Amino acid sequence: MHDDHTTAPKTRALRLGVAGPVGTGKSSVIATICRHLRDEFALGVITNDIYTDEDARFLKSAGVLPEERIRAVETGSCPHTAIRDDVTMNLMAVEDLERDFAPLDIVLVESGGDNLTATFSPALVDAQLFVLDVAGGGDVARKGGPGISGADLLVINKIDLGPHVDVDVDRMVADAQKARDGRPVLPLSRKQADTVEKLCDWVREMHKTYAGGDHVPVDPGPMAPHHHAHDDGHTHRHD
Ligand SMILES: Nc1nc2c(ncn2[C@@H]2O[C@H](COP(=O)(O)OP(=O)(O)OP(=O)(O)O)[C@@H](O)[C@H]2O)c(=O)[nH]1
Repeated sequence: MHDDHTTAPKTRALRLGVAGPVGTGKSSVIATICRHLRDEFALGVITNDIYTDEDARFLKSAGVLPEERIRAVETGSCPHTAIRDDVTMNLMAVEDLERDFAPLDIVLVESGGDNLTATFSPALVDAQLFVLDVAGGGDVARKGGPGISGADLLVINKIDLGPHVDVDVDRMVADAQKARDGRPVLPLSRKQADTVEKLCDWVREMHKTYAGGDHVPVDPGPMAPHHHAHDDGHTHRHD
């Protein structure tokens, strides 16, 4: 038996968020999904950067989708503000993209690189991936936080680099699984085709569940209280 709001087949695109710390490979994960699934699904991408459209330019230059299907939101503020606290800019960008290229199957929304506390609001995305990488250290998965413990999929990226940074990938994956109460963990390297195929299978399955009206969005939870220091010396807090 389903909740009323999940029984109807979905007519708009699945909105899939990709969040995680700076440089873990969010753009690369999106590029990989686009390259492998663009013939199966009608795709669009929204990127979030603080001051630039760098991520959108990277994806456009990689040629993973027609350029006009990749749009940048320049948040001008902490990235998590625009994906969690006030999602208006992003929501408008997603809706514009869906209208201009209707019907889209999946819109990928890339968060600006932030820290371990940034997750998407369920008001913006239907499901979300959180991306860590082995180069950030094997102990990061143990540190927890809403993205690590509550995202629909936790990706441990760049596993090809494990031996070069002295990280035991199996141990890191086991630590992540412990933090996630049975939610899936995917070790990934864009250089290892079997891992890429598992990522694509997860996206396919999520789209199928969503389109059938059976997906229940989960909020990974609010971020922990923290503060930011700015160049001009002032700080601000998020509680
Ligand atoms: N060895 C290896 N490098 C990777 C892999 N995936 C991504 N990278 C590299 O990691 C670096 C960062 O990747 P991006 O995709 O730009 O990371 P990001 O999280 O989007 O970065 P920000 O948007 O700046 O937060 C790039 O130099 C990529 O080439 C991988 O599977 N293996």
